[in-house]
Amino acid sequence: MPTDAPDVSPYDALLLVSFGGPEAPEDVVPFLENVTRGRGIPRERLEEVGEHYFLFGGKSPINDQNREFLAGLRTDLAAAGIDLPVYWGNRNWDPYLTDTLAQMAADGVTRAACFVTSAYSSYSSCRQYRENLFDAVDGLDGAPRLDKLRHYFNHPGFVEPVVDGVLAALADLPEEARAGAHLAFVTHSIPLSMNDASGPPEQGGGAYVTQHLDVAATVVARVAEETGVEHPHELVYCSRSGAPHIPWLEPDVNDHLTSLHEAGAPAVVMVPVGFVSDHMEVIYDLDTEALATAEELGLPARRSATAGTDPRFVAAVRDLLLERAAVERGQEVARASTGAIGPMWDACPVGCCANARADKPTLCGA
Ligand SMILES: CC1=C(CCC(=O)O)c2cc3nc(cc4[nH]c(cc5[nH]c(cc1n2)c(C)c5CCC(=O)O)c(CCC(=O)O)c4C)C(CCC(=O)O)=C3C
Ligand SMILES: [Fe+2]
Repeated sequence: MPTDAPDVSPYDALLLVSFGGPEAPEDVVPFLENVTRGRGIPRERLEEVGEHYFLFGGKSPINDQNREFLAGLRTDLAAAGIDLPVYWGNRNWDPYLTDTLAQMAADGVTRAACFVTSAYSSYSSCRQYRENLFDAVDGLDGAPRLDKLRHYFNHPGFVEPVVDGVLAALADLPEEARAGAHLAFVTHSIPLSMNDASGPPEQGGGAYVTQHLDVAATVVARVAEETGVEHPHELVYCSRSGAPHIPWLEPDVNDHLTSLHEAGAPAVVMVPVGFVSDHMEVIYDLDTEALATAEELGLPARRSATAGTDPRFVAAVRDLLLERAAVERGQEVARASTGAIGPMWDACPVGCCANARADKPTLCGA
């Protein structure tokens, strides 16, 4: 190994932490049961979501996307002279985090940095993963110590591929509709109560929405730098679930398309900024359902690319790993970030993204 190889100590492994998805029709129901255990999702909603998976042969794209991301990570680390094993574990499907952690312990891993495929603060997108990490090491002999890498929604390696995706989608619109096109930033809806509880309690909550708005503003400004046009933009939501009487974040992307059309907007680009790759929500809720809505309305619409396996996004993981390794060695570090919020914390503050319904033990907190 070259002597100038970056120092990753104290880490001896990297762990990719993700959601998981079914890979065959017979996986769909057990997967949905894993996801919704104890979450109070109505039967009809589950049947409906099951149909989304069956429409794609019972296979979610998410696992293959993680396999590609892992391959990209291994190539990136090797090219930087970093010799570090990379593991992968999911919350809801094979390879399960519990099995991966057992393997890591068996391999003698002592301390791993964890990269979660979810960029924002909320119970579902952050704290629940911290509970999953706790559960995966609970009672495991020789379990490695785990550190979750900081939130990266405002890391340039995540934002720049999104900017390029928007530029490409705009360029693909009919020329006469381009300059007036709206940018509809889309993310997963969550219950209002979950948004209210997201982020550190002393910051008053609402971090999930605040963080998305910050990224949206950055992308709009970067697009304006490139094109000279500051496009009107909004933050809208997809994939609402739960019982109908419980309020979730709105507007729904389909309702938003209708409003835009009624208001005379010439075109729209849907920017799936809440998703790191083309998950089922993106290929069904946006590419299948919302694009059909736009078509019915006669509203020219495109869906821009997710960060996916863009080399800049892959390299951001290395950047976050080296940054955190230096922090853990007690060194000063430069922390890359865009927008108004600034670089996020390393360890989630006490009570961050608390779940009002259950107080479960977590890892990676202050
Ligand atoms: C904020 C958020 C993200 C983004 C952050 C992140 O990326 O992690 C996300 C990602 C994902 N959600 C996914 C799938 C599902 N989410 C569900 C249910 C829910 N999601 C919620 C929130 C989020 N979910 C919530 C509040 C629920 C209600 C139940 C509960 O309170 O926990 C259900 C049950 C059916 C339904 O209710 O819709 C399914 C099947 C997949 C896999 C997709 C694939 O297969 O490609 C991914 C990446
Ligand atoms: Fe979800």
